Formats: sequence, structure tokens, C-alpha cells
Amino acid sequence: MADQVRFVLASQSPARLASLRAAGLDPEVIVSGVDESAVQAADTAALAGILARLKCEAVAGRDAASGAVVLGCDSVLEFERQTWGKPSGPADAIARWRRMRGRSGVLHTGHWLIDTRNDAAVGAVASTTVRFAEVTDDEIEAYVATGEPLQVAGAFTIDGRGGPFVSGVDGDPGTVVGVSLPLLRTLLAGLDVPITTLWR
Ligand SMILES: Nc1nc2c(ncn2[C@H]2C[C@H](O)[C@@H](COP(=O)(O)OP(=O)(O)OP(=O)(O)O)O2)c(=O)[nH]1
Repeated sequence: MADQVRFVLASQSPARLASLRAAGLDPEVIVSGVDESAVQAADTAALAGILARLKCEAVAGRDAASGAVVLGCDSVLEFERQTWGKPSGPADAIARWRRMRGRSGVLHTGHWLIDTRNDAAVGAVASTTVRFAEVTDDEIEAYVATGEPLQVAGAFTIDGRGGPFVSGVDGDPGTVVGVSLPLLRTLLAGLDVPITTLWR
């Protein structure tokens, strides 16, 4: 097979890695360690874009990423003009779900790519509307008790235990899980890297 370019995921997210592997890509993982709490932005989508770029740049600048195409991502939920990442703890997750049920929010995932071979860079934010089911207090308590909501942006998953509590999405569901594959294809093409050349 032609020389394959190294592909690095600048994220510890198991969901992102699983999505990319299922799509035939097998990135090396180099965690950025970026402190997300230190970053401000004009709005939720802008924050997702800025954090994705900071994570990507933090890894692309390391010797370990030399010669690789590096992907950084960040996901945040926009809900009634609030910007929510991962909940601060069980009480926060419960309070959020009591507000979210029966309503909808927008999950924004920022994507940033750097080709370290020529320092070309490209990025974009994908957004998907998520409709939350009318979950009961008991369901909320039980879901939070599993610990899953505490690990994920927005305090919910659509492909895990949270699946029954999301009544639908408008947009790419991959954006909610953590990486939009059609957007990744477009961004890679912008760097003259066909996504098919990254298949393993
Ligand atoms: N499996 C799954 N994971 C989700 C879902 N929604 C959000 N997540 C996860 C994906 C990411 O791991 C996490 C979003 O948080 P971040 O974008 O800050 O990434 P994370 O802190 O996990 O890693 P990183 O900062 O990129 O090293 O939430 C979902 O519907 N399904």
C-alpha cells in the first residue's frame, strides 16, 4: 500500500476513537492536556471551535506528532443560551436533566486538522439539534447513578445508556458522539488528504 500518512487523534475520548476506528481509521492517540476551563468565547459554537484548535495545536507542536495529520475535537451543549460541557457532579447532572427533559438543545463539535508536514490547517464546527424525552425523576436518578452522564459533554449519550432518553436528533448523529465523519472527510480534502488514504 502507498506510504500511509500518520493520523493522530488529539483526544482521550473513547467515543471519538471508536467512531474513527469503526470508519476504518486507526489513529494514534496523543492527549492534549489542554485546560478547557481557561477559555472564553463569544458563543457556544465558537467555544467548540477554539477548544478543538487549541487541542490540535498543543499536540501538533510535539515531536511525537511530527509528520502526522493531527485532529483535535471538542464538544459542548448549547441549551437555552447556556454552554454546558461535562457536568460538575451528580447534582449538576440531575438539575440539568430536569431542565432538559421535553426540550431540545444543540450539540456543537469543533474539528481542527493540522498537517504537520506542511503546517496546513483547517477547521469547522458541526452542530446537531438534540430532542430530549420526557424522562421521569426516577429515570434521571437511575441514569445519573450509572456515572455515564458525568463523563460526557451535555450529560447524555445517544449511543449509550442515554439512548432511550433522546427522542431524536436533527443533523449528523456523529457530531453528538464526538466527531462528524462527513465533516472530517471535507476537512481532510481541504488538506489534499483523501479520507480513503487514511484507511487501515
Ligand atoms: N459515546 C458518546 N460520547 C459522547 C456523547 N456525547 C458526548 N460524548 C463524549 C465525547 C467526548 O469524550 C466528551 C466530550 O468532551 P470533550 O470534547 O471535552 O472531550 P474529552 O474531554 O472526552 O477528551 P479531549 O478533551 O478531547 O481529550 O463527551 C454521546 O452521545 N455518545
